[in-house]
Amino acid sequence: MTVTGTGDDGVILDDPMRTKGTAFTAEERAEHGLRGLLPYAVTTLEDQVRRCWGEVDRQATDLQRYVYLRSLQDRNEHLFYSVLAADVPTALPLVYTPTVAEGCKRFSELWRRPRGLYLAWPDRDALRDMLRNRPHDEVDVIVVTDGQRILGIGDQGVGGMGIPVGKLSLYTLIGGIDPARTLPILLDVGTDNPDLLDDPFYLGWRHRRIDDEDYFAFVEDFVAAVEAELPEVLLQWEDFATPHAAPILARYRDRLLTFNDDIQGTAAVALGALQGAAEVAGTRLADQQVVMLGAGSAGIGVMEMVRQEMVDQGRSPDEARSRCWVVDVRGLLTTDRDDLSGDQRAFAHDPADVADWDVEGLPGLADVVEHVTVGVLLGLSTAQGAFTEDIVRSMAAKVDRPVVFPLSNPTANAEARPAELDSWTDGRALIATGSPFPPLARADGPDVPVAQCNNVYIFPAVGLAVTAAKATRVTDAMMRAAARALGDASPALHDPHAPLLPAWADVRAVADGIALAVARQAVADGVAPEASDDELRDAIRATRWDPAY
Ligand SMILES: NC(=O)C1=CN([C@@H]2O[C@H](COP(=O)(O)OP(=O)(O)OC[C@H]3O[C@@H](n4cnc5c(N)ncnc54)[C@H](OP(=O)(O)O)[C@@H]3O)[C@@H](O)[C@H]2O)C=CC1
Ligand SMILES: CC(=O)C(=O)O
Ligand SMILES: [Mg+2]
Repeated sequence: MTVTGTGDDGVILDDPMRTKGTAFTAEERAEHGLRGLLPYAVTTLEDQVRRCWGEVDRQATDLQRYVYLRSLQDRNEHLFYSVLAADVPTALPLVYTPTVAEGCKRFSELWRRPRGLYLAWPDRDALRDMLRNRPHDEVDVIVVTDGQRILGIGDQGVGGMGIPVGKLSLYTLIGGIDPARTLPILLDVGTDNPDLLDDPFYLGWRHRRIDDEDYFAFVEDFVAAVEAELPEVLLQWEDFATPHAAPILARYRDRLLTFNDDIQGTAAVALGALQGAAEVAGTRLADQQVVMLGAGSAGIGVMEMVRQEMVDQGRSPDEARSRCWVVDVRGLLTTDRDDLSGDQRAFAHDPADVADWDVEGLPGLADVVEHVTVGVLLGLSTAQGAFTEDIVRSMAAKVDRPVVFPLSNPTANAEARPAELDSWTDGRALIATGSPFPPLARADGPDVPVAQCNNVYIFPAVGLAVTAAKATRVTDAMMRAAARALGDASPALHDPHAPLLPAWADVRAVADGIALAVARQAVADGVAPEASDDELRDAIRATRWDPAY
């Protein structure tokens, strides 16, 4: 039933951006024709937040908590963000990884209300008309996915929409982007997930994914429609499969304000965490041998930024490359392989480098760790438990402070669990994970939180920066500036026992610092209008949306 009240503004109760629910004052109730439509008591936002957290706590499972919070978001956006802000560390795993993965898998079953835009291939002639149907005219940030590589759980088809919705809620919570100026988009080009194709409740276009020629033409039409309708918007590509992710980024990065979060955001957060780790380990990144398990777009994106950092620290490009080792499902990337993309080939080793290793076929991760003094081991492979006890002990036998980041999401896909890494290395490992894990227990002191090395430290701040600075492009230097600013905020720089990345409670202040660094770089790169630091700070402050009524 639609509540219409008697005043000219009576529908306000149903408008998630304007409603205050029971917090409407007596005067507001009279003004908006709401008298009698609400119970008599007038509550405060703080009362409502406490009541909602009570509801969250009473739910039996995290998936139910996710469903409750998503419903709250659709009902009252100010209250939703006030609830999240009241306890960011507890809220984050409920609206983001790992719970959002379950929300994506069960998207059709859990469907309640529409949010964002669903642009399906059969409607390809009407892309611009559909964009015009967006709920709010002005948009600062779009997050778009085609649902093909959702976290580490593969093709979720239309269910992938959970990710743009979740990411954009963090743009607001952390980056302060007005929720009415965000737009989640799902490009529905079919699904190759047989369970979804067989699911009678599946809400997407029930069809196999279209072929690449049609796919790239569809993406081009989508980008052209965005350019025509929203020429200044930030367009974030999220969770595209590796064969599409890098080509799309290459095609559009110099044409509009855009970036790929999995490639560039992940690289920036990893480099930021590595800055803290280098400080504690007392070694420069450029002096390390760095191994990446996983040669997808995320892994290669991280290694590209690692390589660039080594060059900035004084290594020649060839020296830097020789210190990077990338292993995929077949084994080490080597130049004699014929199954590598150009981006992967940039990290391939000459087979001569490993000729004396006495290994049958391609060396695997264990072989690399056995033959190389690995200082940094990173995982973006989706391979649960791939950092085995033997591998980690072998690495830790050769370095004082092994840096081990199992970064795959959600939790079940992590290459190792922090407690195991901690025990196998007698507490020497410097650890960061992609999804949240419990803190490490210490016999002689308080528990130590595990840093969550997730691109959520980066994308909201980048969105805040480009919106405030009116940037027209996202340059590599801007992403490097984000990484450095995050690294500079690492608690480990001041306390070797502290986590490598800032606490969630501080994440909004950290985002302001990252946003300033990124905005400054945008000005320096000539992709944003001239502005002083003070002007940029003012613009960042002015851009931040406040969830108070
Ligand atoms: N922490 C964070 O912020 C982020 C984490 N991620 C996570 O990174 C993971 C990967 O993402 P993405 O790069 O896009 O995905 P892809 O699926 O494209 O890449 C996975 C890579 O890992 C390789 N791989 C798979 N299984 C194994 C195995 N058993 N041993 C060795 N290598 C293996 C694959 O090889 P092959 O192609 O030959 O099968 C491929 O190179 C996901 O879990 C995602 O959630 C992503 C972005 C951000
Ligand atoms: C965090 C993220 O973007 C991913 O796992 O894909
Ligand atoms: Mg992602």
